[in-house]
Amino acid sequence: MLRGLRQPSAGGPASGRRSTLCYTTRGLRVACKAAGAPAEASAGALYGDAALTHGRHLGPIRLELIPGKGLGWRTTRDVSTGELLLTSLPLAVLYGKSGEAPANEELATALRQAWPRLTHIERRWLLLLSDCCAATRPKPPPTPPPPTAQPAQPQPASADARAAEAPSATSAPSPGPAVSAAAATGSTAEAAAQALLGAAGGGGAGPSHAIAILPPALFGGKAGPGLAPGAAVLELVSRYGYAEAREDPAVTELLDMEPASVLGLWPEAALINHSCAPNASVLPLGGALYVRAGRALQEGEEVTVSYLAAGLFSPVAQRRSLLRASHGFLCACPRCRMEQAHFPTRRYPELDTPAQPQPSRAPQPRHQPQPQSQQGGAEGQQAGERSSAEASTSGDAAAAAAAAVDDALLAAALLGRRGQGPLQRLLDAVFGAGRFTTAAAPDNKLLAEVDAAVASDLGAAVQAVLTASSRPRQQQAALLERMDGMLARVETSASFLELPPRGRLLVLGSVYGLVRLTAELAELSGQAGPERRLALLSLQASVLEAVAPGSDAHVMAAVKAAGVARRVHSAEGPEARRAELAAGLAHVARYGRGLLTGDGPAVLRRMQDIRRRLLTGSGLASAMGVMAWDEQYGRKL
Ligand SMILES: C[S@@+](CC[C@H](N)C(=O)[O-])C[C@H]1O[C@@H](n2cnc3c(N)ncnc32)[C@H](O)[C@@H]1O
Repeated sequence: MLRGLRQPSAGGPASGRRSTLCYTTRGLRVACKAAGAPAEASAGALYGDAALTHGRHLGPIRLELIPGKGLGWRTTRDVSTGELLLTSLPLAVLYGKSGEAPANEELATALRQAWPRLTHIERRWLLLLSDCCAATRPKPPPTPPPPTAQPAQPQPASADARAAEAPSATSAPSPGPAVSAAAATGSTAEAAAQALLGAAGGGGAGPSHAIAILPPALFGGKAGPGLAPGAAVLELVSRYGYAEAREDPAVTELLDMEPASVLGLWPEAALINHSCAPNASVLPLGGALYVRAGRALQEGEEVTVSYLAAGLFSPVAQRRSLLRASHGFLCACPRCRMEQAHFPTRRYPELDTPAQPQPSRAPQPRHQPQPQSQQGGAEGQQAGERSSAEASTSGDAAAAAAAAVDDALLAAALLGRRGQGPLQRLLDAVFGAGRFTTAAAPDNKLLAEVDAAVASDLGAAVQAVLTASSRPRQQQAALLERMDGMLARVETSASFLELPPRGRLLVLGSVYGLVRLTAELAELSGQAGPERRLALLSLQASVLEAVAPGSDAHVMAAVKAAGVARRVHSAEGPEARRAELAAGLAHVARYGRGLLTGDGPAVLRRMQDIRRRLLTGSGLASAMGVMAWDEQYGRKL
């Protein structure tokens, strides 16, 4: 049962796990109070920078055409870490079981149901988004000419078709400039988006236009050009939906809520483009979506987020494959280009040719790692041979990962401890979110090799630790040595050494499983000295700061490093202070500068405490540490 923020306001739908949200601050205040936190202060610290801001808000950003990507946001001035870039309210949002986001089809239905309650401006947003979709939709294949010769008729383009479908009671309003431009230009993404942007700026058609045009086209179940009946709204959700498999655990605990998964359509945030080294963090909270600068930004910089979850920590080929499958584009972000340039074994001819619209993408929510087995099949015709080759490789990887999980579960079952606390947490920590599954990355051999080794070795290592209780310490030490050796191979590779420091961190982010595991094992085995242990934990936090600034993982790693620094060095010493500062900055990147002023510091301390406790209970090291403790004190598993 969900509490707190998801309490519906009066007149809203009955509370339930999967209902559209009625937006309210009441639940938040009540929850803060129940949690013993000063309600307005906590809410203010988490929501905004100075005061409780709870509505649509556009910060120092403006919508622009980004070459090759359609619309996107750029900053209008220099921005500091943690500054609020935008706050978006959902057109529709659904909550589900933690770890299992609701399906796109459910959100499409929710959007249909929400339609009558949407404001004019929200309907305008839907119009904008639906025309962006239409502009990049592949044209249906040309139909052969009919047997009897007819004078050629101009084909109705998307907007005209919609206008034709509008109910006659609306006197068939003429399409506004945005729509007609999209239709008239042969639907190149840039031209259509340029026209739409002009209309969105205020000079376009009045609201009645959107109201008249949208319902029949989007919600009436009629076929659009190149679309099956009813597919338009699903396409919209697939392209613009935002999903989070699990809400921020520290926030949910602070506000006394059960964490849930979330899937929604937040229109302003929907226009943020992807990068594999994003500069903004996204936080769904109380029905709103908060986007903050994850690091300092310069004026004119494009605001980017990550569409990948765990896949963000894979080598370039795997990231590209995931993005092509889920969003149909070839990522050419600076991290991908840099990694490709420094670890080249294969050319990417696609980079030299203009991006083509992708046919028949499987609708998938954003930000959700897709099961490996789905990736190859969703690539579409354009990927051709690559698609089938990747399908089989990813199938193998999925099978290998599944086998590793089975092995570990079998070991756990043999020991009669399946499903119990630390053991289950260990399995979750190791295999959770598919972090260690991998597909071969043929263009990047070193990284792919390391990534694959982590994936396969890990299964064996975990099994060994679980089953051979007689000499776990030696096994842990041997495993650590192997992991350290692999890390050293990456760190001493010639191409790695040519990179600037941030570039090196980004590459390490592509073998993040190795970095994390090495840090965990160093902590556990006691074979590495305190300095090395701390260095590995700090490296883990720095890698996350470079790859995913302001993410939950970044904050968790920074808090962990700070805790160990305090234990290893004097709490007042420079090492501990540096680590505390990094942890504080990670919080600011995620929750904003409000944590540093007013009552914010008290909230920050509480969040740090919550995170430390969460780390104690769930990390691989602590789970394995429990077993080591068991052995040391004669309690056999
Ligand atoms: C959620 S939308 C973002 C807004 C989009 N630019 C638009 O105008 O509708 C996602 C789509 O934007 C484009 N896109 C986002 N990030 C991109 C990137 N890094 N490179 C190329 N295209 C990108 C792709 O077409 C993708 O399917």
